[in-house]
Amino acid sequence: MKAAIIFGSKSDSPVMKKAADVFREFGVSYSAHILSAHRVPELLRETIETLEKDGTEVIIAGAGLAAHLPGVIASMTILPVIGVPVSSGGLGGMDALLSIVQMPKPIPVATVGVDNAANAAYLACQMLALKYEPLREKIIAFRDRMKADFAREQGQGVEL
Ligand SMILES: Nc1c(C(=O)O)ncn1[C@@H]1O[C@H](COP(=O)(O)O)[C@@H](O)[C@H]1O
Repeated sequence: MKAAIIFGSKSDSPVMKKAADVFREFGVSYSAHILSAHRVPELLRETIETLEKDGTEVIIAGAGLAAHLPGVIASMTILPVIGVPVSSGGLGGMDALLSIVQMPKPIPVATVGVDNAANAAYLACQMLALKYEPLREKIIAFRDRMKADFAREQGQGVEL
């Protein structure tokens, strides 16, 4: 059960760390890599080949600004790629969101909300859970706990 987290710059680390936190919570092993499609294209290709050989099953790719990285990774592999638009730069992440979500067919990138690396990891876990029953059970237990917590909180009156 292996995932990879790849992002375009060290400056994306605080956002992408949220994906690592979720993987740790669910016991999914992961590797993390800072790689940019336009700054180190050869190294990116080599790394994707290595990840495939090592049995990586899903890739989370985060980038800001003109976020080519997730789409370029998706072009190099048929592993599912989940893109995280990072809100670096002056456009609040809208630039990265559109760059990632608007991938031309037939090379899709599943896209989560701006800076929502946690959701990318939850989705990656759900993909892995199709194959790994213990992970499936962990996710179901997690959802049950979440529902119970919300029900407790929302069942109470609120002071406004
Ligand atoms: N969008 C890309 C790519 C790429 O798509 O290959 N490489 C870096 N970046 C993004 O540039 C932003 C600024 O990076 P720097 O802080 O290193 O200048 C980061 O959010 C990164 O993801």
